[in-house]
Parts: sequence; C-alpha cells; structure tokens
Amino acid sequence: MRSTVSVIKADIGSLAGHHVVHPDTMAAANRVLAEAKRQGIILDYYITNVGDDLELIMSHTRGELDTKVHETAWDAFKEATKVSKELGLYAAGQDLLSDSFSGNLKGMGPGIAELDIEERPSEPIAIFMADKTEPGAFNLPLYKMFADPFNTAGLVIDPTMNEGFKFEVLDVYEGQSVVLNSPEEMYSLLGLIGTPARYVIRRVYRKADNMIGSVTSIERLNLIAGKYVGKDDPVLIVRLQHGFPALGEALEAFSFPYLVPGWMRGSHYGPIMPVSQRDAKATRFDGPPRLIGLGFNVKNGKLTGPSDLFDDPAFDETRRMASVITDYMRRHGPFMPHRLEPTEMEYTTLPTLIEKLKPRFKKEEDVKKAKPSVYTSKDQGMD
Ligand SMILES: O=C(COP(=O)(O)O)[C@@H](O)[C@H](O)[C@H](O)COP(=O)(O)O
Ligand SMILES: [Mg+2]
Ligand SMILES: [Mg+2]
Ligand SMILES: [Mg+2]
Repeated sequence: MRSTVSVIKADIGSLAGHHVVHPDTMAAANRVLAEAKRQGIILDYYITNVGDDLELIMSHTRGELDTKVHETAWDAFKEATKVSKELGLYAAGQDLLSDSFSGNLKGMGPGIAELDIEERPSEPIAIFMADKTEPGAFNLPLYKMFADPFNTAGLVIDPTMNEGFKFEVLDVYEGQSVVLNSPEEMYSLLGLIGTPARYVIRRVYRKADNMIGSVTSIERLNLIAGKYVGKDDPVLIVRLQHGFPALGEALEAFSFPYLVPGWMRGSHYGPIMPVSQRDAKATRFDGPPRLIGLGFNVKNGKLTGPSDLFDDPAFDETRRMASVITDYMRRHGPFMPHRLEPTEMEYTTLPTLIEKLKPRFKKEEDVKKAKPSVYTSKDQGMD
C-alpha cells in the first residue's frame, strides 16, 4: 500500500516566551485534525511539540504537497493561533508568514517533511524534531546514519546497505540540488554538507533499489521573509530497519552533542541536546537547542506509537556533555565562535545597529591628521 507521512510544523505562539507550546493551542489543532480524520482526508495523526514548535504528524494516502492535507495543517495552525492570541501567548502566529492559504504550504512559513512510500510489511520510522536550530543541523547525523560505518554497522554487514546511499543536497540560497553517491563521493559530499547553513541534505535514497530512506524539512524562514522571524526549527523522518539504519543506528547518530547554529536569538552555536518529550522546552539561554525523537510503525496508512526515543538513561551522558559544552560556549558571551558568523547574522537585527555606527567611523589617515600627537611616543609619556 502506498502511504504518506506528513510532518508539518509551525511556531504559532508559546507560553512565557519562546519556551513551550500551550496545551490549549494543541487542543485547538487536535479538533481540526480529528475532523479531517473523520472526513477521511487523513487516516491518522499525532500532535506534539518541541519547545515553542507545534508539530502535526499526519498519515494519509494523498501523496506529497496535497492541497487538502496542507489546508488541514493550515487550518489547525490558524485555530491554534486564535487560541494563542486569546491567551496572549508570546509571538502568536509567528511562523505563519502569509494570510491566506493557496494550494500548499510551501513558502508560507511552516516546516514540511513528507515521506511518500510503498509500505513494507512492517514499516518502522523515527521522526526527529528540533527547536532553536535549522534544517542543516540534521546533516551531521544523516551522514553518520547513512554513510559512516563507525556509526552504522549495517553499512559493513547488511548486503542491501553495503552498496551505499544517495544523498540529495539542496543549496538553499540558489534553490538548486545535487545528488551525490556514498561511499564513492563521500569526500565531495562532506565538502558541501560541512556548510550546513547553505547545503542541506533533503533526501537520502538506498542505492540498491532507489527506496527513499529519509526526508528533511528545508524551509529557511529568514530566506523566505528576508529578515529574522524566529529559527527554522527542523524536522526529519527516517525509515528504519531491514536495509535502512536500525533504530539504534539512527539514535546512535545523536549520541554526540555536536554544535548547531540557533539557540538564543537564532544567533549562537550550541550543543544539540536530545531529550524526552517531558523535557522538550527551551530554557537556558533559550535552549540549549532541543531534539526529540518519536518512533512509530506505519500500517495501512495508520500510525502505531509513538515511543519517546530519547526518554532513556542511555542518553544521560549525552545530555550531561551537552550541559558541559553549554557552560563552555556561554563563557564566550557575545564573541564568535559562540555567536554566529556575519553572513548568518545578516538576517538578525544586529546589522541595523552596526549601520548606526557607520557615520562615526573615520578613515585611518584622517584620524592621524586630526590628532597626530596621539601617535608620538612623547605624548604617550614614553620619552
Ligand atoms: O531563537 C529564538 C526564537 O526562535 P523560535 O521562535 O524558536 O524559532 C529566541 O531565542 C528569541 O529570538 C529570543 O527569545 C528573543 O525573542 P524576542 O524577544 O525578540 O521575541
Ligand atoms: Mg518562537
Ligand atoms: Mg522554535
Ligand atoms: Mg522557529
């Protein structure tokens, strides 16, 4: 059976700052999705949150970019925003960049990852959702899952995986993509995806049969809006087992709290911290960037699950290391490399402040002419 899992997410406002989604807004979204299920637009759904991002997980048989499914998500976000406004929640409707729905949600603000598959007899999947970071943040773990034998034993042991995987990489600035084969082209692949702000792994395919293995949301809000409107908190769907990474291989890729851009004001590098659903809220310095993982099985277009994948002491040490790195990075305060590089700061409000200082900058020669004495050793009391 052909079925589609659509994960569509948006920040529609949250409690006490950019912190955590309010249950009443989730209830509003739930009413819309329940009605869509009753009407047969979607077959199943699950609603959750990571930090201030409301996450709609829907299954159906309508394929990618379906108008009805996307309209359902849009209505859910709109209804949730209404409640958000009534309660005076912070940044109500933040990620809804357009007023009206037209066709599908592409370019309208919400993040979208849709996995369209011919279901295997058992179809296990993991859905990873992050807050206070951006889509390229999944480059490193995707590389580990699908290309690094030190992470994924199946690349060495499983005959189907042994041929390798194909990576579709999108240049989010140019809107162009390229497909690179692993292992043959892994150095070129790393050459691109090591710049995650620009090159994002959008999809991974298994070489043996071209079956899709993963899909990432690629929306970058600031590139759509032309200014900083919150972070582009991403989602990722990974197909598991039987020729794809085992669940444990997918999770293993997150055992190291690597640095991602985002965190406070979308302007700082910080460690990604995999947490349980219970801890999926942004706290310290609006973070550190949080990741949750939910495990499901898809059968006849319906979802069984979830299992809260990082709700496990096996990830305690990762979280502890993330806390240590948090301390270390924070001690740099406003200095790079804790703060992002200037190209990434372009969309924030920092350039306007620097612009204000422009008239006060003087050419070096002019400064020398005006106050030559400053440059003599006598004036500095050294003679
Ligand atoms: O990154 C952040 C929000 O991103 P998000 O909404 O999660 O996409 C926060 O750190 C805010 O930028 C920060 O709290 C300041 O918010 P404002 O006071 O400018 O709204
Ligand atoms: Mg927010
Ligand atoms: Mg967020
Ligand atoms: Mg955001």
